[in-house]
Amino acid sequence: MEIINLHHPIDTKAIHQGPIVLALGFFDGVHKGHQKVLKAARQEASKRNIPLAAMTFNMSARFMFQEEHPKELRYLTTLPEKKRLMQHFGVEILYIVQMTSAFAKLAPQLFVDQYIVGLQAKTVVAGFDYTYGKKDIANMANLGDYGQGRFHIIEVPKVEENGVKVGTTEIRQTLVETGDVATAKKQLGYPYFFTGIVIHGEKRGRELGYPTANLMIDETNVVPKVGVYAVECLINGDLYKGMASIGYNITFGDNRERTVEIYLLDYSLDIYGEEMTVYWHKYLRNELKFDSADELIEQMNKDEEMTREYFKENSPYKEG
Ligand SMILES: Cc1cc2nc3c(=O)[nH]c(=O)nc-3n(C[C@H](O)[C@H](O)[C@H](O)COP(=O)(O)O)c2cc1C
Ligand SMILES: Nc1ncnc2c1ncn2[C@@H]1O[C@H](COP(=O)(O)OP(=O)(O)O)[C@@H](O)[C@H]1O
Repeated sequence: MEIINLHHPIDTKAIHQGPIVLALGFFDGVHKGHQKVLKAARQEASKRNIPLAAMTFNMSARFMFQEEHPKELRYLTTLPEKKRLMQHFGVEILYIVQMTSAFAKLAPQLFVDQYIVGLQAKTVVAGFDYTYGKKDIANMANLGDYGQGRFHIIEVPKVEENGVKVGTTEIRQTLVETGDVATAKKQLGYPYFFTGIVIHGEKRGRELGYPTANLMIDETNVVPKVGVYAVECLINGDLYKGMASIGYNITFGDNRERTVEIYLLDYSLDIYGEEMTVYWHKYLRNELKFDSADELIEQMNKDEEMTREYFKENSPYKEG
């Protein structure tokens, strides 16, 4: 996949030369709705025998319109993760537009002229609710008027799961942030994941009989609710099963920092400094405050049983 960063106004020498099919969206999460857009776009690209390009942005437009401070923005996928997923779903050219005032203020007609016609899109594919400026004027219903016959439009209808629209906000707020990672997996079409680096913790885990890899993660990642989860972890190309704890280690004192830590089943190597991708499969329980380390250990034994049971009954990639 070729990645082309665009800054407004675009340098026409830096773009792909030749006709393309262009999929439009912010694509945070690359969920089942996004996947349907990409699938329709891929089919169109094969039919026309031209490359499939997608356009996304380096940041959500929400901070441009001061709806949210950039520090508060959380994403299901960071840019590197989004790139991996877009490549996986068949995108050949990924345009990443830098979200600047100059770009965000573009009138719809100029966006269409410069970023659709200007990129030589022969067909544009987007979801039914895609907007490229103010909702009431820059929507799919008006795209044809701005296009004036210069490209075809494929509008992908709403994708629903159990009667609810599959959407980034829904997956983030009502699923991942409430701990319901199992339903998030259904809506994403893959288990929610993020990547971090294994750092040193307080060295207590090994004394408890459960050494944990403490993760330093990108602060823009959506983090599941505090609790214990069945997870899978990718380390250096190998996948391991494990149980994760997101919490404040409340058994060992108050006002501690939140940690994301993982105990890997049947594993005993030193992995400090390794990059680890955690796939969140199932919420097991809330974090509890125990009166002694022994009681915590007893609970962790049960967690381990539950985790092994979960993976025995659920082949992780069966769904989605
Ligand atoms: C599966 C699992 C469940 C956990 N559950 C709890 C819990 O309920 N309450 C708690 O205070 N800490 C819990 N922890 C966190 C432990 O307190 C923590 O892993 C331990 O203190 C080691 O910390 P360290 O990695 O900094 O050495 C859990 C950890 C794991 C791996
Ligand atoms: N089964 C395992 N799961 C996770 N980490 C393990 C495992 N076995 C060994 N380790 C190693 O032990 C370290 C965790 O030990 P721990 O006493 O919890 O120290 P820390 O507080 O630094 O995390 C991990 O970072 C990793 O290098």
